[in-house]
Formats: sequence, C-alpha cells, structure tokens
Amino acid sequence: MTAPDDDRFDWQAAEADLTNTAGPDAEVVDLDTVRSRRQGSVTPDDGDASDLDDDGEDAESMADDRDREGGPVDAAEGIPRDVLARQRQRRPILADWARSWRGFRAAVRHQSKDAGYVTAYHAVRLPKYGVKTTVYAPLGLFRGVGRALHWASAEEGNWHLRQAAATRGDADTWMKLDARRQRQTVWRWWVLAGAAGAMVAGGIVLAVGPAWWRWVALVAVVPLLATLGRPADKPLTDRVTEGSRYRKLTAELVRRALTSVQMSAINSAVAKDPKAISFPVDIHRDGPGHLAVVDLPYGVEAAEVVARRGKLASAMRLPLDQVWPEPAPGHTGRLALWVGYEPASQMRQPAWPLLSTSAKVDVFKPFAFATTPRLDTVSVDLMFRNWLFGGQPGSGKTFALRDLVLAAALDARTEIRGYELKGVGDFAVLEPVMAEYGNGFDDDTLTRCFAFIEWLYEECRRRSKRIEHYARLGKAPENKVTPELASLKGSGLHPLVAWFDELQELMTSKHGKDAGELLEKVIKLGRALGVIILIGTQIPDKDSLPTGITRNVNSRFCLSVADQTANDMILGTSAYKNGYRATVFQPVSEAGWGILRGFGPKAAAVRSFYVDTTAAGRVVTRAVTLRQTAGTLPTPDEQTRTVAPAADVLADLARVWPGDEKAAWNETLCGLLAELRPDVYGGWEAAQLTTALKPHPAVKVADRGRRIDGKPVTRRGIAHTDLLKAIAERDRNRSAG
Ligand SMILES: Nc1ncnc2c1ncn2[C@@H]1O[C@H](COP(=O)(O)OP(=O)(O)OP(=O)(O)O)[C@@H](O)[C@H]1O
Repeated sequence: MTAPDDDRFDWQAAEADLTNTAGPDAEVVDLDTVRSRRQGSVTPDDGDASDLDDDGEDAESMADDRDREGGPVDAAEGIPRDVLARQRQRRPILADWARSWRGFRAAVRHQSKDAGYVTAYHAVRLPKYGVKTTVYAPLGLFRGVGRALHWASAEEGNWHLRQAAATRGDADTWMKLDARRQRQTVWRWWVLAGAAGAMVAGGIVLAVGPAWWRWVALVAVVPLLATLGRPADKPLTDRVTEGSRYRKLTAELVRRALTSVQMSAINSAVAKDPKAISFPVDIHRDGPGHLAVVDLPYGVEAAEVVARRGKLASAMRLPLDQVWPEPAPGHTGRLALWVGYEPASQMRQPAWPLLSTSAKVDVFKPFAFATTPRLDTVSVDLMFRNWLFGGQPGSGKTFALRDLVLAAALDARTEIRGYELKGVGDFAVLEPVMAEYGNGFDDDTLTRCFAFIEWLYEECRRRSKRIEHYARLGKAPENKVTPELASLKGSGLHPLVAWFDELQELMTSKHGKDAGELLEKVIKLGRALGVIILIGTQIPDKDSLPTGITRNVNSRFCLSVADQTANDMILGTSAYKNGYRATVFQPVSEAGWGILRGFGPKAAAVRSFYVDTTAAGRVVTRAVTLRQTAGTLPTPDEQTRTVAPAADVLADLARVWPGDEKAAWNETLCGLLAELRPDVYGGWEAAQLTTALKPHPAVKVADRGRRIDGKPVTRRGIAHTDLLKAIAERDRNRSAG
C-alpha cells in the first residue's frame, strides 16, 4: 500500500488536460519547468486530500520514506527559502522505539507482564487440563485414524459428484470421476503406509530408548490427539481474558471514533470524502501504547476533539484514562491521539526518583516532578519561577505542591517558609526544615500569613539592594541571583521558597486586598532575587486569586477543575479554547493528573509523583541531615520569630529622630534610616515608611508643613509624640504579654 503523494499524481493526464484545454492561441508551456517550479515552491502542507490519488487504500499506511508534500497547488510566491526550510518538519532518522530505551523497555515490560500472567493463569489449571486431555486423547486417536483413512480413500468431494452423475444417469462422468479417485487414492495409500511404517519404527525406537523419550513423546502427542478429539465448542484451556483489554490503534478505529464524537463538521467532511481524516505519520508504538497523529478535516480544531475525550473513549470501548488526545504541533487541526496498553490508573507510576537515598536537588536544575500518560518523567525546576497550583477538592494539588517543597528541602541552601490555610497539617511533616510554618484558617494564622507576605516584600527590597551591590562587583552579571551567590554564605541571596496552600482563605479575608497587591509585587520582584512563590488554591476566581497574581506566574499546574473559567484562570486565557482542558480529569479517581504549563513549548497532561506522608517523612529526615551538615537547619527561634521588620522601625526612628523637631517628613526620616542601616533601609521612599508603620496605628502619617526658604511646604510625615507613644505602648504590651 502506498501513500497518496505527489509522485503518484497522474502527470500524463495532466499534460493531456493542458493540451486539450489550451486553444490554438494558448501559450506553450514547458511542463518540466512548471513541474519543478511547483515542487520547489510548494509549502510543506500535507496537501489537499482530494488532490491526491485515491487508490482506495487505507490512509493508515502512508509512506514514511520521505516528507509528503502537498498536491499541485498554486505556488505561494515570495516565501524565502530559509523560511520554507524551517517549516519543513523532518521525520526522525530512527523510529521512536529505536531512539528511546523507554519505548523498548515499556513494550518488553508490558509483554513480559502479560506472559507472566498467562503462565500463572494456566499453571493453576493444569490438573483440570490433564483430566480433559486424558478423556479427549483416545477419542482423538480414533478420529485421527478415521480421518487418515477417509483421506486415503480420496472420497472427499468425489463421492457426492459421483452420486450426482449416477442420479443423472451420466455414466461417462461417473467413470471419469472414479478414475480420478483411483489415481489419487493410489499415492495416498502409499503415503499412509509410509506414515504408518514411520510410526511403528518410532514406536520401536521409543520402546527400546530411554524412558524420558517416551515421556517427551507422550507430552508432544497426547495434547495433539486431545485437541483432535475435543468437541468444537470445548477448548482444552480456559480463556484468559474477557474481551480485549487493549485495542491496537488502527486508522479505521480512529476514524470510527472520530466520526462518533458527534461533531457535525467531522461527519459531513467524512461523508463527502472518506479521506478527510488523514494520518501524516504512521500509527506507531510510543512508550506503553500507540500514537496516532491525525489531521482532522479542514476547519476542525484538535481542541474540539480533546474536549470530547469521554465520547472518544466510548467510541473506542476503552476506559477514559486509556485514551489521551492532545493538540499536536504543526497546526490547530492536528491531533495526537495516544492510547495506552492499559488504563493509566492501572499503570504503576514509578517511584519518585528523589526518594532514593542518594538523591539531591539543586534548585537551579531540573528534578523529577511528574510522569506523562506514557510514564515518561517530567522534570521541572524552581529557580526564577513562581508556581500556581489549582484544582477542586481531591484533585491532588496539596500533594503536588508538597512534592516541590520536599524537593526544595533537599537543597540545603534553600530557606523554606509557608502557610497551609486549610488547617489539615499536610505540610507538618516538613516542619523540621522550615524556617516558618503556619497551619489553620483562624484569624491569628491569617494575620501571621499576611505579615509574612509583608516581610517577603521587604525581603525582596533587601535582596534587590544586595543584588545591586554584587552586580557592581561583577558577581551578578544579569542582576539575577547566580548559583555562586546562592551558595555564598552571608550573601543573603540564598533561594527562598515561600508557599501558600489554599490561598483563597487569605484572599477572601480582611487582609485579602492588601495581601493580593503585595503578593503581586513580590511575584514580580522576587523572581530574579531567588524568591520562589508557590501558590495552591481551590477556588480560582478573581476574588480568591487576584488576576495580578495569575498574570505574573510563569509555571502553572491545573489539576481537575469544574469549568472553563477555573481552567483559564490557572492556565491562562484561551488555554481551554486551545485544548488544554483540566476539566477532563476526575477529582479523587484521577488525583494528581493535571495540565502542566510553562515547561517546554506546549502544555501537557501529567501526573505528579505520589509521595505519601511516610515517604515524605523519609525525605525530610534526609533533608535534615543535609542541612545539619551545611549548617542551615532552622533553629526554633527562627521558626517563631515574627518576621516583619516593623518592630525595629520604631526603635530605629527614635534613634535617628532629627534633634528636637516636633514632626519630621517621611522622606527626611528615610534618608536618616538609610544612613543608620543601609542594608535594611537603603532606597526606602516615603510610602514605604508609611507601610512599615501601618501595624502601629498610634503613629499617624499626615501632611506636615514646614517653611523652606520662607515658603510653606507640606509633605507626608509623622509627629515625634506619636512615635514615642507607639514605643511606650509596645513596651507596655511586651511586659504585659
Ligand atoms: N499524584 C497522585 N497520585 C495518586 N494519588 C494522589 C496523587 N496526588 C494526590 N493523590 C490522592 O488524592 C488525595 C487528595 O489529594 P490532595 O489532598 O492533594 O487534594 P487537594 O486537591 O489538595 O484536595 P483538598 O482541596 O480537598 O485538600 C490524596 O489523599 C491522595 O491519596
């Protein structure tokens, strides 16, 4: 079978056509020139199926020896050669399975698993098979002898014909038929006699030979006789499976499935042209399953088919998690349909590589995070990234988020702080390696969480000063944290992982608005400064997750969500339209499955590694050892500190207060504070001081007037008495508490 390609185009007919249609005045066309011009300038489209020859054969068997170019079309003019060259998608030199051990291993594993199962199944039934064989073998012997005699008499077919001739009174035919029978029967009797002689000789050899020969002969011959002797509807062995567990993907199956998903665009196109669904690449084995790359009818988008995954699975009579359609690169009408040997829920996900006792993590480098439906490992990194995890309850977002925090724990340089606002304690196992941890949705925890975000903002500011300093020394060439700076003790630029699970609890609380604004700034600022924000949320709407945050997050993992809005909030506008739909996953039964976006050119369906709390505990024990060695294990002190620097601002303001001024402008105070502690206050502006003073309502930031060169000038500032009052109040609270 061959592919429809332009080589098969009927040039003779085309030439005849041209000659016929050209009138006497028509220009004489050099067909060779036209042909080469067309071939040279045709775009690497797969061509119009209607232009390709139709040999009535299955499109599954496209030739894969070279790129198929489109049929003869009007040349698109003026496309530079290099652009055309780039557009041409080269097929890999080696087949997929030959390029990857993964595909080969997966196939071998699948086959040997199957073989093992079948062997065990039959092994336990051996006694039953033995009884059946003993009963049927003597019958088989008589039946075999009878058949041999019948064959030697050459009566099969001939007898009926002779009878018919006799009924008609056709003696001549009768004689001819009988002569033919006799001719056949002579040599057949000889063959039979030879076979009988061989059997007798064999019997004698067996009788005089060693005993095991007789056993071997028995084992070989008796089942054969039993097979011969058994009734047609009673096989010797039991059926291993009920129905087929895996359907090999064929073009017909794919076509039937696609025309059964109730898409009128597909059905009407296929009704007009059965080849409207075509296969640019042969259907082939890919990992533990088969992959069909399908070009859908013109105007049908792959995304529309992806949305009908359930219908597709029904049409193939397969469980949902065995059928994995996704948009394929090339054009929007190209679908990659992967069908596994078995449902993903029954495929054993390999253990998380980071559970191995020698595994270490460098947050600047990728580490294993998830697996694809084909069980390929998907690696991700943390540095210069912010993550958003979204999904409905039971979708597995907490576990996925915890995977990242566990990985971060295995890099001893990384400082980890975070809040789970659900109050379940999924992250409690990580407490020994965390510098700050909060769990709950009570007011106190939410306030601490908000203070933590404020602190993060200040930390970003401090870090930007430090980066500036190192950039001046030539140690931060891109004004970004480098691996060297991250490892440099005392640089203050070590990786800082700040995670928030169920962030919607904070966003819908009284702190929500301020927290949203600050977190957005932190996300924008922190990326280059080694601050990694991980956010998990259950309700991705704009109240629970400000759009400023979603817009600025560069890594997203959308687990099972209920609708398009939630899907697009997590994965970005148009994700749903483009076929990236986490709505296809079921919560709980498909926990951990989601669409990962931000790694590689396109989003992909992956399942995060499942690490239960016991395994997580083992990782933490290793992380503790690593951190003890590196001297980075957080002290209990650190864990309880309220990290907002506001407490010190009051004391520092008192220290730098200018003489006996009654009031001072924020900008003057910022300058003085920066002189006192450039590391903390360097670059502060009036508004920042206002923010830092917010937790102290006694200090009112208001317009304060002064005379400069005789003219009154008003700016934001604070009064000395307010400052002293706030300090006294704080001291009182401290001694009371
Ligand atoms: N990658 C995974 N593979 C298999 N099972 C998983 C995976 N991730 C999570 N699960 C299972 O799903 C359950 C729910 O996971 P998880 O608590 O992370 O969900 P969630 O989305 O955070 O739900 P909720 O919002 O209710 O807390 C877990 O108890 C776990 O058993």
